[in-house]
Amino acid sequence: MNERVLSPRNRGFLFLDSHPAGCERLVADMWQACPESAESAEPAEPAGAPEGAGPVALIIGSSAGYGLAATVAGLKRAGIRGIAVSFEKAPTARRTATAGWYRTAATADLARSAGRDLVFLNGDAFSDTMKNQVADLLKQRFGGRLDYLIYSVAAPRRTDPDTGAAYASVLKPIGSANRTKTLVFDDEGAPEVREVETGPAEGDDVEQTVAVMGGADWARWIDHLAGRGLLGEGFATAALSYIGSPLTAAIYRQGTIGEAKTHLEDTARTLNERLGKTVGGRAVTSVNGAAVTQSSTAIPGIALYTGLLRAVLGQRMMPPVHQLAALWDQLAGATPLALDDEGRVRLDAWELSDEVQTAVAARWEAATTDTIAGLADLDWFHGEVRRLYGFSVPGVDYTAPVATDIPWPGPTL
Ligand SMILES: NC(=O)c1ccc[n+]([C@@H]2O[C@H](COP(=O)([O-])OP(=O)(O)OC[C@H]3O[C@@H](n4cnc5c(N)ncnc54)[C@H](O)[C@@H]3O)[C@@H](O)[C@H]2O)c1
Repeated sequence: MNERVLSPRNRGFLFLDSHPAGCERLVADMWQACPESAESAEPAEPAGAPEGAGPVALIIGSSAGYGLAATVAGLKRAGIRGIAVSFEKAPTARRTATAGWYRTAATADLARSAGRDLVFLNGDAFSDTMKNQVADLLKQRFGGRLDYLIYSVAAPRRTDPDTGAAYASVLKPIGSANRTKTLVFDDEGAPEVREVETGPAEGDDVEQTVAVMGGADWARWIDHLAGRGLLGEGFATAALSYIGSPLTAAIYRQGTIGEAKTHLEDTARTLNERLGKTVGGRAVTSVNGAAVTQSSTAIPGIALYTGLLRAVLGQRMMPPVHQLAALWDQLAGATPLALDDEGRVRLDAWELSDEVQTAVAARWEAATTDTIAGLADLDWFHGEVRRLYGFSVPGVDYTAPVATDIPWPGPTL
């Protein structure tokens, strides 16, 4: 066993190593934080499933952020079994595994303790190889019937299996350049508020971003599984989306990534119609609130925005696992499906209320390097970034050596 004492080494918001014990503890804490299912929210057994086995779910993007929350809440709240897919790097002699690798190992332990058969696959969800592997597993191990699919992939690149074309997503405004305030930390961890300018999308930037983060791959999954006859009666699917604040609109919702989200939401409407007709099923997008994740910290201005949001909301900032518990309740029919005018589940009301946005905007306006400590919850934000890699987790002894060569819990593609 390769045992080492690990301390954080980072460049900005990117860390070189991940801490296995910290990652394990975070997943356990997430499990604890997920509300138990209410009496009325007991998972309904799908017709034809072995008694007590639970509905069969496929979670894509299960090792981090909202997909991890979907997996944990799905296990605890909706009693799911099934397959969880993510794309993580194995440990090597010199480097630890990625944090998602360790979180996956911890999630597998939780699933086992809960008596749920959850298979974890590591590989490219955009590939047809992965789609075939999932379909085969559903057939062989889960009775050939899928009840739920949660799509929560955030990726910088995608290769289209039909054409072999490789696409790269970019985070750019559309039309004109965007200047935004942004929050950075220097090597000593001191905060700095800077202005950064991002030039507008050029050439095929929008098409490339839509090809990666829009609905094409989600639809391909549904078509693939439908083609193999694996969608159960009443099958329901949700893909994660974001709207966010007017403060970040130029770079997010009105930018290249916003175009991809609009495409994802359009895809939901098309899929919903098709699934309604074929299996009495439904497809929705779930619009969630801001959370500190590896993907979100890459967006200019989001770090500052999230730090200010937390200072305004404190404990009212709704953790991803609470939001996903609410999503499972709606998908499973334990609570009514509440859709907005555009057919989206909205779990972001706590973030987007006028009261909250007005307060965040006032702080944003006042934010400078000198004032930021009094305006944003910097301790929390800095801690959240470190916790993405398993550091700064309360209750973990960081002076103790830890084994880093933890195996993946199941087959690797
Ligand atoms: N973070 C936010 O503030 C926020 C808010 C609302 C909605 N969302 C949405 O939630 C979704 C997930 O974002 P996140 O912030 O949780 O991201 P994240 O970076 O925390 O997690 C991304 C997940 O995708 C997986 N992944 C990446 N490329 C893959 C590939 N090729 N094949 C298989 N798995 C792959 C990763 O392994 C990981 O499990 C996105 O659609 C995002 O827009 C995020």
